[in-house]
Amino acid sequence: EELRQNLKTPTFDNWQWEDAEIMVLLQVMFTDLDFISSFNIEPEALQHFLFEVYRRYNNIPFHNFKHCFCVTQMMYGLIWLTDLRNKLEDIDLLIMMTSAVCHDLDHTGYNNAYQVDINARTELALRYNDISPLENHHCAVAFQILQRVRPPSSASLCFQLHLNHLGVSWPPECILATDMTRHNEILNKFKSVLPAFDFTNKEHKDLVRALMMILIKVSDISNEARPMEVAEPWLDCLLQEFFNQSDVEKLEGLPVSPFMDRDKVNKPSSQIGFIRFVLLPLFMELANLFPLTFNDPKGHRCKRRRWTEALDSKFVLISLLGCNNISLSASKY
Ligand SMILES: Nc1nc2c(ncn2[C@@H]2O[C@@H]3COP(=O)(O)O[C@H]3[C@H]2O)c(=O)[nH]1
Ligand SMILES: [Zn+2]
Repeated sequence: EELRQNLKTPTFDNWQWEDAEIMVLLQVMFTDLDFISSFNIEPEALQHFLFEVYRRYNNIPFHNFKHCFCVTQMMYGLIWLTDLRNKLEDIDLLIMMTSAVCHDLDHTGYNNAYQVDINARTELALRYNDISPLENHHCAVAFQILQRVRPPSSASLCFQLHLNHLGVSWPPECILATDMTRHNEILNKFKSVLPAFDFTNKEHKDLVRALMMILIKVSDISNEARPMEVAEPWLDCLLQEFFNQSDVEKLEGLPVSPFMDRDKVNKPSSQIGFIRFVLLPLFMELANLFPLTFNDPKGHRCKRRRWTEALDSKFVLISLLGCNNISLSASKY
């Protein structure tokens, strides 16, 4: 029971769990949101689906099955934190959770900038005409999996049938929204619909879609909103994947993104701008919609200057998520 409750909070520590256990935790989340009963999904079908998802994440430093879990778990935490069960329809929650699970399927560890025509010209970039090649591929793999997942008895519907039946365009919208080149477009759309937001108005489908996109984006880049001991190893994984890519780019004579170059990047330089200018503005917009508690972070200033701003932002983030019980060891930096 304690674990069940813990799973609903953004402080959850993924590093304590093996992949097989993570699969069970994913199942618990889907079950505790009542998807099994609301959509008449057989537990075996869910299990089968999650196993296929697990098989289609690659063994790479960052965009792996554990990242898929963290994004899904943050989405799950946000659903509870913002009481979305009483605000959105079950089908919207199912779409959000399924999108989170599928959002980086078969990621190869090389970002879109590497894939596209002016750089490595990969098969994915050719297939998708340079338009969000990775995210389009994650969607395509998600569809393959969903088509193959058949419940043992034909009596209950599988996910895809449900989603088609309900006329929902899934999964493209939420998964495609995770392409960071669309960050400003999606954030601005959300800002523009915010004043008109009304959860009680069921006609407001496009507003809900804008919110769903923001929620998956927040979840996708939320590692730094987690406790230090969870967030730090994730940063190591991310940098390892960045450095792998830039090493290959150097070998192939391709342009190298400065933020991936092991000769130019260090941890503070990588995080300060990201937290301040990408992560925090996204969370702040969400806080405009939900009455998340906000504590003044000033009392926690850390001594070393380079990290001060990043850590202030981090305290704001953690306050927003209500994780004030975390003791951040700023002195480590
Ligand atoms: N610098 C930095 N970038 C991040 C962090 N978390 C996510 N990102 C970036 O945000 C991107 C989100 O989409 P991707 O998964 O393609 O790749 C991710 C990373 O490039 C982080 O903690 N620090
Ligand atoms: Zn991701």
